[in-house]
Amino acid sequence: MSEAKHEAYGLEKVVQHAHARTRGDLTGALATYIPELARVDPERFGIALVSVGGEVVGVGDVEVPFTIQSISKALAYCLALEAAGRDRVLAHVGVEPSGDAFNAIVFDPHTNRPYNPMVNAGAITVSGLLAQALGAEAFDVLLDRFSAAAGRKLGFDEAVYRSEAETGHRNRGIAHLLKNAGALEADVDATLDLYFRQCSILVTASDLARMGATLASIGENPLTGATVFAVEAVRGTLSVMFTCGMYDFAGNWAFDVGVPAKSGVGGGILGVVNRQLGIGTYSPRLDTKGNSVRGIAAFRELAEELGLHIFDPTNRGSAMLGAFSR
Ligand SMILES: NC(=O)CC[C@H](N)C(=O)O
Repeated sequence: MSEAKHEAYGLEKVVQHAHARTRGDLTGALATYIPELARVDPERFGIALVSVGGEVVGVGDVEVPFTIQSISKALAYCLALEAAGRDRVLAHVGVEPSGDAFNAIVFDPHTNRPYNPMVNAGAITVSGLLAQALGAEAFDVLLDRFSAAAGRKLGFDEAVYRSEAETGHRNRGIAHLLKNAGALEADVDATLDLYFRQCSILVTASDLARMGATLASIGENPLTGATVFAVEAVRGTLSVMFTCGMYDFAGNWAFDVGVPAKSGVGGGILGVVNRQLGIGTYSPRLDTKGNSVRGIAAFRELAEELGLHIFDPTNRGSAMLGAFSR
C-alpha cells in the first residue's frame, strides 16, 4: 500500500484489515495444562493499539479478559530492575537468548544462572528477587504497578492461580534447582506463590496495548500521565523483550516483525514500537512454542502495513497516529 492510501484509510482501517485477513487462521490449540485455560472460547480475537500520544484503536475482542501468564515476566522484570537494582538482578539472571522452550530446565553453564528473565527459570528467579525486596507486599506492589501501566485496576483469577499452584510441579522443580544453583536466594514457596499469582492477573488486549504504550513512552502511561517505570528499567526490559520475548521463536520474530514483544500461554501478545505504539493482541489458540497463532499473524500484518520493524525505514505508524504531535 502506498503512504497516501494509508493516510486515506486511517489506522483503524489498517487494523480492521489485519484482523480480517488473519482471523480465518484456526490452526493451533488452546493451552490445556490447567482446565481453566482449556475452557476459554477459542474464537476470540482482538487487536488493540495505543499511541504514545494517547490515540486508541481496537478491533474485535479487545475487552475480553484472560490471564496475562508469561507477559507478566516482562513487567515483573522491569519492576525488579527498580526494586532490586540492576546489578543484583544481572547477578542472578542473564540476558542471553536461550533458544530453548519457555519451560526448559536448563541454565547457562558458564554462570549457573538462568539464561534470561523471559523464560520460566529466569522469571521465577525474578519473582524471588521481588519477594526478597518487597516482602509480603510483593504481589500487591506488582499488581498496583501492572495496573498503573494498564491505566486501570486489574483483577486476578483465583481459580487459575489455584490450578497453577496445584499443578505447577515443573515450575516447582525449576525453583528447587535454581535454589540449588544459588541463583534463587528467596524462599522457594514464597517465590512460586508470587510467580503463580502474577501469571493469574487478568488483562484484555486493550490493557496490553496500554501497557505497551507505557513502555513505548519510556515508563509514562500516555493516557493517565502517571510515571509507572523508571527509564533505565524500561530500557533493560525492552532489550530482553526484543531478544528473548517470544521464547525459541525470538529470532524469527525479530527478523520478521522486529519489535520488542512478550507472549503468554493465555493467548496474549504485548508489543512495543519504541516511542510510538503499544500493541496488544488476544487469540488463545497457540502454536507448538506456546505463542498465539493469530497474534503472530496480526503482528506480521501490522509490521508490514505500517513499517513497524525497528530497522524499517518506511515506518508510518507515528505519522498516521500523530504520535509525535504532542
Ligand atoms: N508461557 C507461559 O505463559 C507460561 C506460564 C505458565 N503459567 C507457566 O509458568 O508454565
